[in-house]
Amino acid sequence: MEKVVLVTGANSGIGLALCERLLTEDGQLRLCLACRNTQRGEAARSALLTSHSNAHVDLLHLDVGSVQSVLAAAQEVKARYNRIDFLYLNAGIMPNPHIDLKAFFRGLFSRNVINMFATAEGLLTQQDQLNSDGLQEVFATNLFGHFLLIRELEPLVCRAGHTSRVVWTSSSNARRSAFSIEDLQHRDGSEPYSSSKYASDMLSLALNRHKNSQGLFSSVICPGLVMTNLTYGILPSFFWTLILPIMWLIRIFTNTFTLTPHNGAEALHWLFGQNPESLDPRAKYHSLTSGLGTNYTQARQMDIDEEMAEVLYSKLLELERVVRKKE
Ligand SMILES: NC(=O)C1=CN([C@@H]2O[C@H](COP(=O)(O)OP(=O)(O)OC[C@H]3O[C@@H](n4cnc5c(N)ncnc54)[C@H](OP(=O)(O)O)[C@@H]3O)[C@@H](O)[C@H]2O)C=CC1
Ligand SMILES: CC(C)CCC[C@@H](C)[C@H]1CC[C@H]2C3=C(CC[C@]12C)[C@@]1(C)CCC(=O)C[C@@H]1CC3
Repeated sequence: MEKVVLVTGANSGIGLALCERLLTEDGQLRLCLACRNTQRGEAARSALLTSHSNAHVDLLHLDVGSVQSVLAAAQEVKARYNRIDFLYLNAGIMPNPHIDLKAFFRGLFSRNVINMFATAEGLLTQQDQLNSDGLQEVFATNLFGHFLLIRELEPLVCRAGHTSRVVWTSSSNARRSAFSIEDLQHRDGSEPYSSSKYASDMLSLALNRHKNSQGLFSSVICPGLVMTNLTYGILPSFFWTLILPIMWLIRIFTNTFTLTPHNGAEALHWLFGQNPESLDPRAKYHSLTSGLGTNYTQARQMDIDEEMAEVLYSKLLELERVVRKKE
């Protein structure tokens, strides 16, 4: 039976590289590129069809940062497909990033240097804003829109006698200390990205608790540091090109510098071939690249409090009720 796979944020970076890898792996796939920008989505679809001329590639308009768009896209998905095997929740933003250079140079000469390069801990802040639904934009895009999408698609992913998978593109930047259960949307802090990624790690655990019995399995991955539009928003692309030789060098010390979207998609691709029952719901699956350029996936335990994950889940359900009422 052909597998139905939906990927959010599929028109560039890690999402697009994943699509390319999945089509190479399984020519029978029914792939749905869920993109907010139709033109960029079309360009991605054409590129994929150039290298995989017989592939089934559909395009879906979806802005995960908009409640109305998520509801409309979910209706469309339900009309097009009768099940979804893989839901890759990959779209993500990091608006107005700021690097603390002082902290960077301090970190460079500390014992924490490897961890700093792997996680950007203490280096990065962002400026977030409210979206048209009155939600914090980073929370809405990286977490809540995806949560709402899963809820809307439950008839397609929670089916008796059938297993479906949800895979979150999280980050090594996800940190417990950046998240507050009292301030889910991170209205008051300056690390909305880290907070939203930590929330996705917790949500994945809660989803497994609530939905495994209905055949839905959730996993989280970290793609490592990858050169994409997101990282070009942190430092300009010419700067990254200049320091690329240094980055290759750093890769010898931290295998988290995967650098290319293809490498970054390693764990996403690896999960596609795994039996969900064999996976650890408390693990984050990391795409890693060795100094010699070999890609591999490694499971690392997440620092998650199960009780807090449950509270997050109920708070998201409550927020869902509120936004549905407004709609
Ligand atoms: N690059 C890195 O080093 C790392 C990235 N990640 C995560 O990987 C994921 C992919 O990012 P990456 O490939 O790096 O960056 P890109 O910017 O290349 O890709 C992000 C994708 O998300 C889409 N997107 C953003 N906002 C929305 C929205 N509201 N609705 C629908 N789609 C949206 C973008 O579409 P559009 O073209 O319209 O903007 C784009 O296709 C993100 O979740 C990111 O947080 C995690 C760790 C490290
Ligand atoms: C000034 C330079 C010679 C080197 C600067 C390095 C930093 C810009 C990077 C070091 C660790 C990086 C990192 C990310 C962004 C760029 C760094 C801060 C991410 C936060 C990007 C998005 C993620 O999800 C995780 C990444 C962790 C590592």
